[in-house]
Amino acid sequence: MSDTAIEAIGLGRRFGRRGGWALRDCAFRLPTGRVCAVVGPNGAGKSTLLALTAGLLPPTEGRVRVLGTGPAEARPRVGFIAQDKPLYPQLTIAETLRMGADLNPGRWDAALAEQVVAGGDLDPGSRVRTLSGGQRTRVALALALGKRPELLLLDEPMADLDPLARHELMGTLMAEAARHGTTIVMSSHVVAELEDSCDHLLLVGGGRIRLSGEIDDLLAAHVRVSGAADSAGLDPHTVVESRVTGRQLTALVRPAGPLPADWLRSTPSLEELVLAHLRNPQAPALTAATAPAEESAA
Ligand SMILES: Nc1ncnc2c1ncn2[C@@H]1O[C@H](COP(=O)(O)OP(=O)(O)OP(=O)(O)O)[C@@H](O)[C@H]1O
Repeated sequence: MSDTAIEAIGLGRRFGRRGGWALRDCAFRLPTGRVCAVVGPNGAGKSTLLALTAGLLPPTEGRVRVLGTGPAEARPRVGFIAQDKPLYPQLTIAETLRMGADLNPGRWDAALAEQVVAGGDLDPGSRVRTLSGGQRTRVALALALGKRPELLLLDEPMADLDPLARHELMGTLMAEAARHGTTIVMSSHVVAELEDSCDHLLLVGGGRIRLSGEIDDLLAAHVRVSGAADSAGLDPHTVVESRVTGRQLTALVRPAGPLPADWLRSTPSLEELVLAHLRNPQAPALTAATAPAEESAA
């Protein structure tokens, strides 16, 4: 069995001959068993990356390997919930789950799927078209989890859930990840919500991978510093963001060696790290596919 859930090599996708690149030159590796956050601004390429991984879109260039094989071959072992949570509106919830069982013979976990639905106090006889957006998300998650996937790809799964449902379903996802070693990849705009549950990060910006790797490693590679603006230059270090207020300089850097001894330093939070990279799209990328010495300004 492969220990790599997703590996992208020079992966790119453009829409239409004259269209721009939605995603370009992506290289990263996600080991199995991780809970990975995919973050980035609107239009960054997150949904495109998830759809390529799910095998719903062919790449224009490069390739993506999923669970050691191609996306199409991996599909029976992958659960995918697209941003618009497509379901059959005319089916009842019970019929939807029966369809899940029929489509996944030998894999289907009826108890888990029913438990996810029951958590929302939903009547299994209700038609999908009568459900609210959040209730539909719950049914989509029941369908995806019931499949007992090895890899679960979720495009903004929590966006229309109320805080209680969000908390409960995030708990269910984490329990599944812990119990079965399921790899979970989820995109979100709410970084603070991912900080406690995710251990891996993919930051997508302008169709490129800006950061990828274990969150602990990415945080450890960055330092927030402050000191006298004229005390020493930031020159040897990779500067993600810097600001001078009066005579005080604050910056988020990836140190390339010792920092001035009189500078205050602290480890940034995940949200600070992500926001600093989003505010400064020209900051050099740092990905698990590139050693620190090979950092690219791409
Ligand atoms: N079917 C399509 N046809 C043409 N362009 C597309 C299509 N799908 C996506 N794009 C373009 O590709 C780029 C990336 O879109 P994508 O949906 O992957 O971004 P995203 O990061 O998921 O955005 P959001 O956070 O708003 O959901 C955007 O510029 C978008 O306009």
